[in-house]
Amino acid sequence: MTDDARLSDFLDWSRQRGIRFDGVEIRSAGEGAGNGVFVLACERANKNVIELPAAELLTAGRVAEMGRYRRILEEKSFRPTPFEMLVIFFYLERPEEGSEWTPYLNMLPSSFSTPVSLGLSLREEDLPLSVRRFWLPSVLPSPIDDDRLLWAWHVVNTRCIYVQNESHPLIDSSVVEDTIAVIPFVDMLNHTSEAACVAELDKRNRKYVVRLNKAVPEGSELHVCYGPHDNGRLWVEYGFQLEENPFTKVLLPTDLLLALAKKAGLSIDCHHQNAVEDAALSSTLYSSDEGPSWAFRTNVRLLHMDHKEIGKWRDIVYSEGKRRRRRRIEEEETRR
Ligand SMILES: C[S@@+](CC[C@H](N)C(=O)[O-])C[C@H]1O[C@@H](n2cnc3c(N)ncnc32)[C@H](O)[C@@H]1O
Repeated sequence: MTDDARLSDFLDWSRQRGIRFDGVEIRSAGEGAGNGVFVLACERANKNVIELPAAELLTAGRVAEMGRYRRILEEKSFRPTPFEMLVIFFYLERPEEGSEWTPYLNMLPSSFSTPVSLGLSLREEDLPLSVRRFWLPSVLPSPIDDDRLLWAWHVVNTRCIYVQNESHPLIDSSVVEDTIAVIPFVDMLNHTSEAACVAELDKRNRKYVVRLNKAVPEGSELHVCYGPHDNGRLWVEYGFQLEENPFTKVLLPTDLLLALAKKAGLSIDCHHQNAVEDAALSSTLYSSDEGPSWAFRTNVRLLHMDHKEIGKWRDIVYSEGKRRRRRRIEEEETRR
């Protein structure tokens, strides 16, 4: 099957499911980026470029309602997390077995470029007892196809989007709420930090909508922002990096911050250390124009304070002065 035939099948399948894509096309986004979504003409801000019924979102609850998956969960008495349910779906759903999702499955990348896809093989018996129940293969028919499982994990991890879903009795949302969905067509959008599109659930109209938040020129690629991710996270989770990434940041743990401050000539003692630790603000340096984060600047300000100023800060921020005064009054009253 040629790429054109795959795409044409997918577009027909999308239309049949009520997915509307107005004035956009899917095509190669260039070396290493797979496919992307492009506008055909110059478009104005606020236009909805992709719309689909909320019922078309692939959520864990929806999978759990499908006969085959409901049976697996009931037979194995397994309550997967939302993420696990979606991984099981992509592991088991196969074009060669006539899946009704075939046109969509055929559009998914066959491989990934994350570090983990370079080779990982786990045996259940090598895992600590406490984590074995989280090891998906125990509910999957054996023999387990490790490569397929890793592929399914990547599909979910690289394509799921944050959406607040209703809980489902067969899904375990006790630790992590069900807040993910894989959304066909919307998941063809690539990432950039300053995206022209926002994607959101329109609860009132029971639709999921991708809307332009600014005008875009003819032929340009549309992106969404997957989150304020630095290049490390983009690489590990999605297998790519951005040349210019305003979210590139360096986190300075408290120990390092104190060591650097001493090196810079500040005299630091336990009062400073306690003040910074109690404030619990993470010091972050961004590579963008934003400069040091507010939290970092506050920590540095604390390290510059003398003891009296630190005392005042604690009085104001933690109301320690009020508490001290109240204790004094109480003590005086008991003495009387
Ligand atoms: C949600 S999918 C987007 C559609 C995908 N390109 C495809 O062909 O199906 C996310 C994946 O797209 C690729 N991707 C997204 N944004 C990218 C970017 N700015 N540069 C390179 N690859 C990108 C990465 O492989 C990522 O794991």
